[in-house]
Amino acid sequence: MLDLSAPHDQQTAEALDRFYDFARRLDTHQDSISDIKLSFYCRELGGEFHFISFETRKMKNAMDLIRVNNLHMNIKNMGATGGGAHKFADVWEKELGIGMFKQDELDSLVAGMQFALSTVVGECYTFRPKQDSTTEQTTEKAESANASSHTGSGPNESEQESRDSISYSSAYPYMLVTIGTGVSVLRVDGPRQHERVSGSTIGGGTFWGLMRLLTDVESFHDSMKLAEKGDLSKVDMMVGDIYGDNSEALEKLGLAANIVASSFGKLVSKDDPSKGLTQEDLARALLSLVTNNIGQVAYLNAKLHNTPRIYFVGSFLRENMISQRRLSYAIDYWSKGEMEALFLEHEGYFGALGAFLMSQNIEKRNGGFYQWETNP
Ligand SMILES: Nc1ncnc2c1ncn2[C@@H]1O[C@H](COP(=O)(O)OP(=O)(O)O)[C@@H](O)[C@H]1O
Ligand SMILES: CC(C)(COP(=O)(O)O)[C@@H](O)C(=O)NCCC(=O)O
Repeated sequence: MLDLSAPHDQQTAEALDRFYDFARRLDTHQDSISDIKLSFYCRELGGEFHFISFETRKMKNAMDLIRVNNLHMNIKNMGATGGGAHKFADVWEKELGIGMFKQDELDSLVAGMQFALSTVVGECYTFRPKQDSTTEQTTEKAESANASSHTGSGPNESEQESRDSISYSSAYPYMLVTIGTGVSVLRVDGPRQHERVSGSTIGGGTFWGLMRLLTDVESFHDSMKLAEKGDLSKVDMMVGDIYGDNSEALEKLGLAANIVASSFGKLVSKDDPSKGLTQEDLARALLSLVTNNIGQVAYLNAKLHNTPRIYFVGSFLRENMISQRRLSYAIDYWSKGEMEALFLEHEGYFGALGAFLMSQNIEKRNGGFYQWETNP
């Protein structure tokens, strides 16, 4: 078994000092996000994991930051995955002297996710209908109220859900939906058995790209803050806008008046489509459009592959309670309670985590972690 708790040589100790010094100051760096609350210690590996992210478009700034803080010293190779592991391999080698051990994107994703699920207590959570006012909630009371309002076809405030940590179930198969720039849908059949069965071009990049076009927000975090305050019924055509209050016809159609009939459809019928709209409303409607589409792709694939559990991961879900709650509600609603949407604390980091583990040949066997002798 890998023993990182063994005494370090001086070079390693100095490299660690540099890293911790850097990590302490990182909060103040505008181009990166240091997810301090996601750090965890792995007893079996004898070391701590820390998570820092940069947008790909800021790669040059990331490399400069690594160089000026001397973080690249003593690092010859690094596990890497995704398109960037191919696109940026040469420049990393040239500028930082670090070689990329390229790992397959989906293998890394599944390996990282399974490692976190079996190592980090409280990694997985779901949303359940709130039982009564005394029901213990783990977190997000405030988000719950915000995320539930104005959703059109989602839960409303009187139907609040509670966010509950749940223990990891190792039952296969399950669906894994990763929402990064685009969306990939995987069917996972075992620890090393998975297949990409579907995908969608309408993903986190669609939301973030259109937000940059339609509003003046400068960060994804600010997009979420805007969306929380928006009213999508000013942008989306609701079923009731088309049918009026004809409850008999709606009953026959099987749709409620307050659900969305067409995302952004209300703008067609206005002389000036932008009149009376705020950036908040646009943010909310855009978030709903992308989320609903992903939910449908996920649900239909889960139905096709007969997998009652759907794990949703990827950075699009970061601090994004609106989409998480909406996906939970939609999967439960469409499947009539037969399927469950599950979420993970380290949602955006599984590819990176898995690439590290795979590049070090670290694998879980018989309840412990092992590092195999040779690197690939
Ligand atoms: N701080 C952030 N900056 C930019 N995008 C973010 C941020 N946090 C979350 N996102 C969302 O995450 C998406 C990228 O997800 P990620 O999992 O990093 O994708 P990829 O696998 O393509 O690198 C963005 O398109 C955006 O919707
Ligand atoms: C090409 C990708 C696997 C890249 O992954 P990402 O960087 O988006 O996480 C992903 O964007 C994707 O699956 N897009 C959808 C392609 C499609 O199914 O049509």
